[in-house]
Amino acid sequence: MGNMRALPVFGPHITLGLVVQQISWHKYDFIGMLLLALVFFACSIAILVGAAQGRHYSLVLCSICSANVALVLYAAARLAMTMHRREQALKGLPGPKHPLIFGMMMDLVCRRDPHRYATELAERYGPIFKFRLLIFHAVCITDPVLATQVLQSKVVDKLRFPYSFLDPFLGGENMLTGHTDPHWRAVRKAVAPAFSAGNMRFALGHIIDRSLALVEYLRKKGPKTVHNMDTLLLRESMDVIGRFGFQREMNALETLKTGQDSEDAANVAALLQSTHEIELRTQQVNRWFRLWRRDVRDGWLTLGRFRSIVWKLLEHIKAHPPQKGSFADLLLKARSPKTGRPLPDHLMFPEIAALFFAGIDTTGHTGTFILYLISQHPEVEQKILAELDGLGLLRSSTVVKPRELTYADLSKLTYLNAVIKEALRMYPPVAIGQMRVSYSHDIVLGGQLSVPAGTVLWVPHHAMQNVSFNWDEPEKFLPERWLTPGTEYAVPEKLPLPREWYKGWDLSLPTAPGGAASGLTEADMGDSNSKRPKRYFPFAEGPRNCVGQSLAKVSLVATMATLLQHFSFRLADEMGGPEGVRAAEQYTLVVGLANGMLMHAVPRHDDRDDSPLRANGHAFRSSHPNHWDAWTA
Ligand code: HEM
Repeated sequence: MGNMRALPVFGPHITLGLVVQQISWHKYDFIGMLLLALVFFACSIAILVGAAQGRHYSLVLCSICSANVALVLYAAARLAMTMHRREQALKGLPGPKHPLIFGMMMDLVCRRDPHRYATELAERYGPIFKFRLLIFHAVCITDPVLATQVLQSKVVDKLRFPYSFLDPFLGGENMLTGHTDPHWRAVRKAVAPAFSAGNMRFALGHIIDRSLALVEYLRKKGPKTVHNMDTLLLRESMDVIGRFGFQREMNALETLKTGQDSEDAANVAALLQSTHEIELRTQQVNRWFRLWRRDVRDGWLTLGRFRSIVWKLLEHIKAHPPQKGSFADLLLKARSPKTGRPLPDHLMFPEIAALFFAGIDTTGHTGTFILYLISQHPEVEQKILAELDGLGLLRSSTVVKPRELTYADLSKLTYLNAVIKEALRMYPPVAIGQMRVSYSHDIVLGGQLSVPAGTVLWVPHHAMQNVSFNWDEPEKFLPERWLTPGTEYAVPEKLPLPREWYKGWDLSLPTAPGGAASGLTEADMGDSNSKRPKRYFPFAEGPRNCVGQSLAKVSLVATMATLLQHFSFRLADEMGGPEGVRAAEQYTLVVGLANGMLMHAVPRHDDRDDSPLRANGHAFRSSHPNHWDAWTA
């Protein structure tokens, strides 16, 4: 890919490299190869029939055609046998009936909310049911024990096919989309320390600084202005990841002030748009070549600009040694397991692209849903305010200038943490969850059901966290449920399958030290490594869980606390109330809303006279010159 950059440039940000990469998209490779094989097979049959009717063809051609027909018949027979074996193995399981050719594919692709469809199916068919996607047999698992078993298993891997659609945009396989292989292991091991608790203290300064920039913007605009809070929170996440990961200003919030004419503004717009463009291209197979349409041409430009932003970031971190222990620093030091040498540019590029891709939308959309849920539950808002007040973080009759949030406060904000967990239960960004597969071994689920190798094992997050056999009153927003320690673990008496499926699991009621009741715990900052079955994993579970979860959690608590210190958020009439929000909900690559979340930010107090929380504000360069070394030491 590095050499692709040297290929001619067709216009701003569109290079031949980009064009080649988009056209040789895995999806087209796959469909193209299938079509070619079919054409070849049809020609072979025609030639052999012609030869049988006495037409003259050379012996070599006839031999090739015979070999081709024999090979295709052999492959078809093997496929039929494999499918039959899977069919037999799963025949005891319930499951929906679906069209012969596509299976459940069209239902999943055509619905705007496939995550809710999975939840409906789990309610109807239970904690383990079968279905088919084209020729692939699949098992959908929402039983906590079996789901935890699958996600923690070292034998299963990611089903690469759906992720392969992202690779052309992200510049190739990366930590998010790649197989669980030695390359993934090497990169993950190298960069994971960037998200350590020590580094989170450093990140907090940036998060507060960016949240306060957002506060300032909202305050200037006044309560009557309708804001798309989704876009604003995406901008904040972008700024935080740019600074935290690469010590680079993305200026996503600054460009709101400076206007849309600068290079920075165009870059920010491209970053915000690129995920949308990727979503559109994964949905509309023919989108990439319809260049007569303006929006398609704009999409090409967006993707080209996205790539050029990532290249510039890569060049920046190579030219200016990054902060010790930062993501950029650790990525530069990572070694390829094949060569033992540092990763070449074309392998670093996708990791940088993936970090932005995986971090911005997930965190931004979650913040949006949290604000929405709070806006619909004034009693919850009151409890959050009381908690902030109790810590001296709210301006009141006794506290004129509330202090700035500190790292120690994060774990004391018990109720706010409960609100965030409940929002992540109801709206997990990666709502469709995980598709896993064991390529070589049969898997025995719960010691009872042998699932043949190659069968897709699907653990849908939204369904896991919202079906009635796992949760009481799942449709209700009840942060209080998180005040009981160990709420993320399965409740033994609720487990839906017969007991023999659960042999060998620790089903005792957890007595988590501190538990959820103490706010952000150490377990919250990373994988708890518990052997207990879980019914809640918005950040996934097992070896492929979210590497950036500690940053996401600190970001959400700090941003929400800072915003709620200053404003009460009200849903704008334009959204059409909760029904309108529900109607606009959609799953593309993560859960979001068709046109964002329109809200008013109503100030809690008249603070025209001063800017109370900026008193100790964190200016990026001036206040933090040595923080990184201090916290990573
Ligand atoms: C609320 C916020 C977030 C949620 C709910 C979330 C959730 C997830 C989930 C469910 C996965 C597994 C995805 C899959 O296998 O398909 C994942 C993976 C990942 N996430 Fe996050 N994420 C969040 C924020 C972040 C942030 C802030 C970053 C980094 C800046 C990040 C970086 C990653 C990466 C690199 C992976 C791939 C990890 C691997 O496979 O080794 N995420 N995330």
